[in-house]
Amino acid sequence: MKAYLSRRYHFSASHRLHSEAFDEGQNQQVFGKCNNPHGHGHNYTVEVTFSGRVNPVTGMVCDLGALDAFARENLIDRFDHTNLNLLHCFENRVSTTENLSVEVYRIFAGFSAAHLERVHIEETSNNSFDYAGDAMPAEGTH
Ligand SMILES: Nc1nc2c(c(=O)[nH]1)N=C([C@H](O)[C@H](O)COP(=O)(O)OP(=O)(O)OP(=O)(O)O)CN2
Ligand SMILES: [Zn+2]
Repeated sequence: MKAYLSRRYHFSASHRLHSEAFDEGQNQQVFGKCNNPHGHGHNYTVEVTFSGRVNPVTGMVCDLGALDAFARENLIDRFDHTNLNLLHCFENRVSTTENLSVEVYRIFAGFSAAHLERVHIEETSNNSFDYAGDAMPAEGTH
């Protein structure tokens, strides 16, 4: 019997949408107000969803306490109250929430107690992003 477990975590961080591949004008044109040199912040909500068989003894897909401890060490302590642009994972990537979702997926894929189905991140009350670790379809097929 396969079941799904989702858990939400929250952290606050600043960022600036900026690409070294663009000049100042292109950055302004592509990222608009989000390219403001002083940056801005968000209260991010991260939701991770795992799947697995329900343990016949504990009745659990995985232990929430273990997941919370993993999230505290590998997500909250790493991202909360930081400037995302200064983190190693954004050295060569724009700090969009798509890229953040990919990084958070990579992190939680390391939580081996259950199968990671997807990562869902809410950046503002108007936008959210999902990443399920699927390989991109070959060019021209999507
Ligand atoms: N494809 C993406 N586009 C944008 C992203 C992103 O991660 N991926 N991020 C931003 C900015 O971070 C911006 O701060 C949030 O976008 P914006 O739509 O301007 O903000 P909201 O209207 O949702 O909320 P407010 O805080 O009220 O402006 C932009 N684009
Ligand atoms: Zn932003």
